Amino acid sequence: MEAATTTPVRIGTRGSRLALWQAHHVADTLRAAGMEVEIITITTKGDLVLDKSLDKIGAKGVFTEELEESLRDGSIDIAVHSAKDVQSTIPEDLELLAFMEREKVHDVVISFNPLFKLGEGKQVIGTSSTRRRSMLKRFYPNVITAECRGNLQTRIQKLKDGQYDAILLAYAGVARMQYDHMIAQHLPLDTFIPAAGQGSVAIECAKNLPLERKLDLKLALDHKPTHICLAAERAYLRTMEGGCSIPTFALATLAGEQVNLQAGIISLNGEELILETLSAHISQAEVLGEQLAHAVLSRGGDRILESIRKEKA
Ligand SMILES: NCc1[nH]cc(CCC(=O)O)c1CC(=O)O
Repeated sequence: MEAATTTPVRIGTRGSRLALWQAHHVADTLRAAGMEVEIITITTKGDLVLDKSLDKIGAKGVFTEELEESLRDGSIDIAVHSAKDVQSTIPEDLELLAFMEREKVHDVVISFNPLFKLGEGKQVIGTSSTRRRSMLKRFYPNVITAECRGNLQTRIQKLKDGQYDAILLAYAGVARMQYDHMIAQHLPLDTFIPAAGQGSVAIECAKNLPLERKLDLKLALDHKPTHICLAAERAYLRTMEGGCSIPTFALATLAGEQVNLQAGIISLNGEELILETLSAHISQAEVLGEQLAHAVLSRGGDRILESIRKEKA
């Protein structure tokens, strides 16, 4: 028998700059663990449909579907996603194998005016997120929000073109794209609570990927503390039946053997906000997320969800 040659890990990714940064981050990490890698770029619906708001494209997983198809047909071994963009329930034949160590989780204000401060005077703020739009309406009722879609460079180009005074983005993407110098303001985590999964990179594979390969990949890529936090946040999202079009938010943090979860929902006009906090042992992270969702729903979250669904229908 010939000596076994290790076949390279084929890493599937979208082609945006942030997606490629993430794929190269995975590639570097795997190479450091002694594996060979190959990056395969795949275009998704979310990359092509740029003229519609995300919540109006409708289909769940606009950034993930094509990658998942390639996992199934075996043309890639793993798919790399921003964890935030992965649907709360993934298809039966696939699994989330690893979550890489999280970047800082907060949102930032990006402007060409370094002195820009939210709430001073008449301002037009670009965002494509219903969560950020609702929170702006609540905490800065005088700002005017405007739709801002596209990948990070596209959004920054629109800002440069003068369509907005500033835009809201996740710090993680901004730092990874080296736009830090344009940060005018860091938004506090107690008001602008991030979306579930923000700042982490998720690794998805087919369940039938050979077990040995799965274990090698998981060992190299998975960051246990991040994985626990994401398990809680994603269980919350799943129980809320959220998806990216619903302004829910969730942030888990660890304190020793304990996971603390803060999560809630905000109405589209920003007037109603429900926020709950619960803690549990790290072995109960998913149950914690589910419990917290039930608490939010029973305290009026169900009404907010229903009115959002009606408004969008
Ligand atoms: N929905 C787009 C998206 N997906 C992940 C990030 C940022 C990076 C991250 O959270 O990992 C962004 C852009 C943004 O929200 O500013």
